[in-house]
Amino acid sequence: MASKNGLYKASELFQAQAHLYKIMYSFLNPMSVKWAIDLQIPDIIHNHPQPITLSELVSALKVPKSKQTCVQRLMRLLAHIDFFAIVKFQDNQERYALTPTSQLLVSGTDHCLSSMVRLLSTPILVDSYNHLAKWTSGEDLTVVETALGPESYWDFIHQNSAYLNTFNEAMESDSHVVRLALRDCRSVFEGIGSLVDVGGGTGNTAKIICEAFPELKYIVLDLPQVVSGLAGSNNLSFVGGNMFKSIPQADAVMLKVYHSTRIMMTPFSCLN
Ligand SMILES: C[S@@+](CC[C@H](N)C(=O)[O-])C[C@H]1O[C@@H](n2cnc3c(N)ncnc32)[C@H](O)[C@@H]1O
Repeated sequence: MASKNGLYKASELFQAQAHLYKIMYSFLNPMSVKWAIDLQIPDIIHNHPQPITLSELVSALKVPKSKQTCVQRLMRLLAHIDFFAIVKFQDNQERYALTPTSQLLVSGTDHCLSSMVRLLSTPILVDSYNHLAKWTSGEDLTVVETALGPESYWDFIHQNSAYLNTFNEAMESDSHVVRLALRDCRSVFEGIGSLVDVGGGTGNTAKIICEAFPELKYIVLDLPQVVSGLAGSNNLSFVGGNMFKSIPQADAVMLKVYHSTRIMMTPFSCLN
């Protein structure tokens, strides 16, 4: 039977309803990754001598009996999105193993990105996506600024020490991954005399690149309140300023930032 507007059959609309709800509930994917990190599941699997069965996991987590099926559902969902892998040994029991993605969330490694997941799931960032329509109608503000009101995200961060810690830890962990990039992509930096890292924060990425390229003159440009008091070194210097007004001159510009729709949309007219 066709629907009232004649376009689709009732069965198609019924399927569409399931599709729509699947889309609406897809926020559970990142929330489940955070849930797994909060329960330290990647660490538990990593420290287990072989891929872990559900009952071994449940006993390691010490969850009440009434919540055991929730752990099972969590693990199945995370396996479904390739965050964990399901493997079977000869006993035919399902076991959970790490994939490269969940390996990135094992604590204590030089590529652990758990703090990045924590930052990206903070209510302030997640809630800002409720303001996309309002942001589209405005001129200047970023999505987060639209959500926060006149206060900028950077002012907010620097007035909230707990949030600042979360932010700094996330940026530091993300910068560590640069070491992996340097292993395979050294040639990107070879032959460059000077580089300005725009929005380079407290210099986490800078220190890694300066160590690998001691001849490179590296300038970190960031907001004055971020770089004030930071000590440079032989080849590293910190400059306080506003990237939208002026950027120090250098052979190359690096931009490693997130959530900066305004930055992406800004023609860098201030670059020489
Ligand atoms: C997402 S963080 C990235 C930090 C660093 N690139 C990293 O990867 O660790 C963005 C940085 O841009 C800086 N920033 C924001 N607005 C700026 C502006 N107008 N001028 C200079 N830096 C700015 C922030 O203070 C913050 O340190």
